[in-house]
Amino acid sequence: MSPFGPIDAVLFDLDGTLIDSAPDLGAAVDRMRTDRGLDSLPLSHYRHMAGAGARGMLGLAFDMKPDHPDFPAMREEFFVNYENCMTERTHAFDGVAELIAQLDARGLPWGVVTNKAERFSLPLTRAIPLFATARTVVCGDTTPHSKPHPEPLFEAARRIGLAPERCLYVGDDERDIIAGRAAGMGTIAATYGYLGNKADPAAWGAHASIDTPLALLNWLN
Ligand SMILES: O=C(O)COP(=O)(O)O
Ligand SMILES: [Mg+2]
Repeated sequence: MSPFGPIDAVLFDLDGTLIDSAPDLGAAVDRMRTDRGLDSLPLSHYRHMAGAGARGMLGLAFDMKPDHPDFPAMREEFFVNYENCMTERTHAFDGVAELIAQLDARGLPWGVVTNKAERFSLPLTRAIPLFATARTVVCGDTTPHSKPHPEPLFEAARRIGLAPERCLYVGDDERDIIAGRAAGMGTIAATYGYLGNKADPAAWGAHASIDTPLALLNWLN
């Protein structure tokens, strides 16, 4: 039996759920190392923190915390580097294109709720053809709150014109599941994302988990 009620729309997290943006996030911060004469570090060094944005990337590249006095300037340099490369290596996870095609064929509206700022998420989703049929893209700064607060999820449901209870939220991080549950949505943890075997979706309280994008179809009727 389904752990949630009938679903009329699917909302997705972006990084680590629909797209693998880790190679470009890692390249943007690694460029800052080589610009300073430091060794380049492999993508595997950065990948597991790709969902944590500038804080995660600068922490791994320079062991720098957000309370460091240079953090704001370093973050802006990282942002500019990222803007310049963010569509170079970023791609949808295997199976995402087929999943979206299935949702579109079934007439199920879908959208994106990400913590990534509009400055990056809007151009990125416009550049990738997969997102042409997304009904909405709600970003970390679209509303006054970001996940784990439920407000961006409420905003996405409002834009699609459905009650939150009719929406499913799929994400790869605990904050996604906390936000989805607080919004009253069915929640699915994507374990193929960045946390990998460090993730414990059962402890997060997700209604279910999927280890491939296409496995989501098992939760839709
Ligand atoms: O860039 C971030 O902060 C994370 O983005 P996400 O919410 O799409 O995983
Ligand atoms: Mg994510």
